[in-house]
Amino acid sequence: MSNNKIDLLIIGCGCIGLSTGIVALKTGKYNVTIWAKDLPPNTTSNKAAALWYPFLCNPPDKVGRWSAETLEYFKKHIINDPKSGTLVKKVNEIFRNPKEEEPGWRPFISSFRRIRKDELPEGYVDGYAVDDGFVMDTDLYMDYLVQSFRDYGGVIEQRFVADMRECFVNYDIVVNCSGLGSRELVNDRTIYPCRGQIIVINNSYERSIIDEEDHIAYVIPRINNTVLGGTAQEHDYNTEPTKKDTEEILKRAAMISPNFAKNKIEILGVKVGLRPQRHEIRLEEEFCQGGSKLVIHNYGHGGSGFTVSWGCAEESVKLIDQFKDKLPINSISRSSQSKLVSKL
Ligand SMILES: Cc1cc2nc3c(=O)[nH]c(=O)nc-3n(C[C@H](O)[C@H](O)[C@H](O)COP(=O)(O)OP(=O)(O)OC[C@H]3O[C@@H](n4cnc5c(N)ncnc54)[C@H](O)[C@@H]3O)c2cc1C
Ligand SMILES: N[C@H](Cc1ccccc1)C(=O)O
Repeated sequence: MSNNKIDLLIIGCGCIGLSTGIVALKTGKYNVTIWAKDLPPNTTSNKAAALWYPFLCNPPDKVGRWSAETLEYFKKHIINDPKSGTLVKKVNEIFRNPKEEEPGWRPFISSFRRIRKDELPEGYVDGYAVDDGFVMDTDLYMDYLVQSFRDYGGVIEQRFVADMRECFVNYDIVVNCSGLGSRELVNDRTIYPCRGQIIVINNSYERSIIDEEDHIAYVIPRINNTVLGGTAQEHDYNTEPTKKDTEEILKRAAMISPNFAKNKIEILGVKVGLRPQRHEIRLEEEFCQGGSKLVIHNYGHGGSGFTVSWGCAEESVKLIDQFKDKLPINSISRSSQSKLVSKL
């Protein structure tokens, strides 16, 4: 299709790649193709809980800004669409000891407040509250992102990329949303897995409640079910659920939600995902092949990919707009130009 738009390649079809692709397509300036080894439901993103709440993600100021931008994007474009699988739910983080300090993202979230005493389960004395948080039934939401990406004209190809140079044959601008895959793809040895196990049960609860003081424990109600979590095992590549973790999660969930009784639930499923853990999110431009190719890296979102997804997507597209003009003018591949391959 020759529409003179700039051709963009995104590596990765998780929540980061899909959100970035949708934002780029909505500008009307780009044709967007995604190449991904695994497609939903077989991505880490599909194994998430998932709720809006920053966790295991840095740097605090940028995560705060991206989380706030994502909250706004959800309110404006997502939450009112019943197909999106999302709900507005109050989120509480609770503490067994008084907590003086506030979270690093607090200055960016105007609805943040301290918890009221009547909202605290027995044994807890302090907490945070965000009343306009959102939760999503992850598989429904991921399918919604795929459908939206395609509705905006995006193309998805299931394809493993062993070397970035494969991308440069036909594309001059590539966005790397490969998550943990960046460990090999761009040889970034600072990114590593942080294993998370969750249990999906049939009950529903009135709010999301989290305790992350010693071991993380959470109850996250969704549209069709509730997620109990979780674990955070660094450098653990085991993607199989373990009985020990399931027992631990049930025990901790009973602590934070007393009306939750193990014998009253039906376990619908147990999932494991490997969070793409990094000292901080890598969101930056890189010029390759002697300056003739532009790569935007957008990976390493740890336990907060959904929470910062739209803020990071918007920043990635801003970086493309900002740096694409530094490419040699005759090199930007557009759909109207014949592809290099066809000349070979
Ligand atoms: C148990 C659990 C609960 C979680 N709960 C939440 C939550 O409540 N809220 C929240 O915000 N976050 C949560 N997270 C974190 C969130 O899931 C991640 O931050 C997010 O999924 C990362 O998205 P991504 O698109 O970068 O990675 P992924 O979903 O892993 O996608 C990466 C994509 O890149 C592709 N890829 C990788 N390498 C290559 C290659 N060489 N060639 C081609 N394709 C490649 C993969 O196939 C995949 O399509 C949770 C995580 C876990 C494990
Ligand atoms: N972000 C989710 C759930 C969670 C939220 C807040 C604190 C701890 C965990 C996870 O990575 O498991």
